[in-house]
Amino acid sequence: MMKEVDQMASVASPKSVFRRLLKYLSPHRGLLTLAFVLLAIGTVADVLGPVLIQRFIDNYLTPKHFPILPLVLLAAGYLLMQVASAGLNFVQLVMFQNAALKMIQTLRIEVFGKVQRLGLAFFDRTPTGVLVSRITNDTEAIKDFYVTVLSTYVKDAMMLVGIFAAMFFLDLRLALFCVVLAPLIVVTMVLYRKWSSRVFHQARRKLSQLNAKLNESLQGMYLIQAMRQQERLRREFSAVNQEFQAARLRNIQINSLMLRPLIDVLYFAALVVIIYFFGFQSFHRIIDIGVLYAFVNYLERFFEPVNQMMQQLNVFQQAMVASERVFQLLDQTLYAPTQKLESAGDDRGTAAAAPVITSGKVSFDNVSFSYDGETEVLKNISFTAYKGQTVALVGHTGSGKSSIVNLLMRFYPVVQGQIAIDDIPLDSYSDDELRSKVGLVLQDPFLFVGDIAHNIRLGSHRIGDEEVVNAARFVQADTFIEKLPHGYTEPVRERGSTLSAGQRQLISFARTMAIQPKILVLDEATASVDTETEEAIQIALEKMRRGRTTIAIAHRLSTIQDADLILVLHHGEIVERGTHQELLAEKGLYHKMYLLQQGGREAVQM
Ligand SMILES: Nc1ncnc2c1ncn2[C@@H]1O[C@H](COP(=O)(O)OP(=O)(O)OP(=O)(O)O)[C@@H](O)[C@H]1O
Repeated sequence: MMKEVDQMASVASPKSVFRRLLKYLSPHRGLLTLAFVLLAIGTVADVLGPVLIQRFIDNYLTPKHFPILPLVLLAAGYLLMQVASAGLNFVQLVMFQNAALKMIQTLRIEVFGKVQRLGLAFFDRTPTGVLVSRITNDTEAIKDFYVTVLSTYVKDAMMLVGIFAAMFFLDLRLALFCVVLAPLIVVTMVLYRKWSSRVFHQARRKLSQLNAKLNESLQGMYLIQAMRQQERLRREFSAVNQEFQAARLRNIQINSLMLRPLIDVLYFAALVVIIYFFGFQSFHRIIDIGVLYAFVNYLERFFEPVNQMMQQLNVFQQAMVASERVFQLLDQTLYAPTQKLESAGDDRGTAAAAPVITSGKVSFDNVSFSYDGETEVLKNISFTAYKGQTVALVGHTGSGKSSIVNLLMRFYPVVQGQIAIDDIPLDSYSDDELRSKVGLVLQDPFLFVGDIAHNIRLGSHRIGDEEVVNAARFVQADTFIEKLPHGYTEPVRERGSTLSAGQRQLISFARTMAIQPKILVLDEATASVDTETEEAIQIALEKMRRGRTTIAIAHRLSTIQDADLILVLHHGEIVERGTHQELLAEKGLYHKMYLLQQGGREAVQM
C-alpha cells in the first residue's frame, strides 16, 4: 500500500511548485507590499551605519579633529538609524509572519476540504496516516517557507543590494572582487538543492510511513491488546523509525557539509584577499583606515545574509518537497462520484430542475463493477425494489453484498450498467437529495465526539430537539438515553467507546430515522449483543423498514424471512432470487446456507 502512495509522488518541476506557492501570496498583496516598503527603509538604515562610522574614523578620528556639533549630529544620526532599523525590522517581520500564517491557514483548509471530496477509491489506496502527514507535517513545512524563508530571502536580498551599493561607493575594485564571489555562492546553492532534494523526499516519505504505522496501531489498539500484538507492532514501528532516522541523518550530513562550512571557507578567503589588498596598498600610500574598517565590516555583513540564506535553503528545500506532495494531493482527480456530479451541476441548470426522490423505487440494470479495473466483483446485477419493498442481499463473505451498497450510495462510480431511483439515473440526483432520502445504517456505527443529540442530528439545522427525541423514541433508543446521567446531552467519546455496541447501533438507527429517508440501506450488524438489545434492534429495524424501500445486507437469514425479494450472491453474481419460501423450495445455495445456520443454532441450543 505504501508503495502505491510513494508512486503518487509527482514530478512537478521545482519552478512550477515555487510559482504555485507564490500564488498564495496574492490575497495578501497589501500587507506584503507594506512589509516590503518597511523592510527596504529598515535595510537602508542598517546599511548606512558603517558609512557613518567610516566618516567618523577618516574625517575626525584619524586627523584627531573633534568639532562638537558635527560629531553630535553624526552620533545622533547613527543612533537614529540603528533604532529605525530595529523598529522597522520588527514591524515588517510581524507583518510577514501574519500574512504567512493566513496563507497557511487557507492552504490547510483547502487540503482538508479536498480530502473530504475525494472518492473512497482514493482512501482504499492511501493510508490515513499518510494523509494526516500531508495535512499536518507537510503544510507545517510549507508554513516555514512563507514565515521564515520568504521574509529572510527578501530581507537578505535587499541587504545584499544595499551592501553592494555601499561597497561600490567606497572602493570600486574591492566591490568588483566581491561580485566575483556571487557565482561561487550560487553554484554552492544549486549543488545543495540538487543533492538534498532526494534525501528530503526520502525523509518525508519515511515520516508519512511513520504516521501511517502510528495511525494503524492506534486504530487497531483493541485488537493489538487482545491478540498480544504489541511486540510485533513495536518492532515494525521501530523499523520505520530507524529508516526515518537514517534519512534525517543523511539530511543533516548534507546540511553540515554544504551550508555553513563551505560559505565560511569563502568568507575567510575573501577576508584574506581584502587584508592583503589593503596591506599591499599601504606600502605605496597611506590608506584610509575608515575604508578598511567599513570594508571588513561590509564583508562580514555580506556573508551574514549569505549564511542566513544558506541556512534557510534547508528549510526552503524541505518546503519545496512538502509543497510538491501537498499540491499533488490537491491535484488528485479521484473524486467521489457525487462530487463529480456537483461540479458538473453548475451548468446543468438550476437546483429546481434537479430530480426529487418521491416513491423510492430502486432498480439495478445489468450492473457490473470492479474496484481495480481488473477483477470484476459484481457481474450483471439486475433487480428492482419497488416502493416500500424489502430486498435482502445474502451470500458468503466476499460475494459482493457491500459492493452493491457502495454503488447505490454512490461511493464508487457506476461504469457498466445503470442504477436508477424512481426510474431516474442515480447520477442525476444532487448529493443533498440522495443523502437526505437514502438512509444508510452501517454494521459498525461510527459515532462522533460530541453528545448523543449531536450524533443523532449530525449538525443538520433541519432536525430540532423534538425531532431528535422523536427519532430516538421511534427506534426505542429513548429508554437507555434517558437513563444516562445527562440524557441527550451525555458526552460521547471518540467512536462512542463508552457506549455498548447495541447502544451505538440504536443511536445510529435514530440518526438515520431523523432524516426520514424514503429508502433504507441496511448492513446488518453481526456484533453479538444481549438478547434484550437484539430484540430491541430487531423491533426497531422492523419499524424502520415499514413503508420504506429497503435494501438490506443480511448475515442471519432468520432476520429477512419476510423480505419481498432475496438475492443470493455468489462470486459477484445473483445465483438465486425469490422469497424465503421459494428459495427454500429451490433447495439450492440459500437452502444450504439456511440449513447450516439452523444447524448451528440447534447445536448451540443443545
Ligand atoms: N475497497 C475495495 N477495493 C478493492 N476490492 C474490494 C474492496 N472492497 C471489497 N473488495 C473486494 O470485492 C469483493 C466483494 O466484496 P464485498 O465487500 O462486496 O463482499 P461482501 O459480500 O459484502 O462480504 P462480507 O459479507 O464479508 O462483507 C471481495 O472480493 C473483496 O475482496
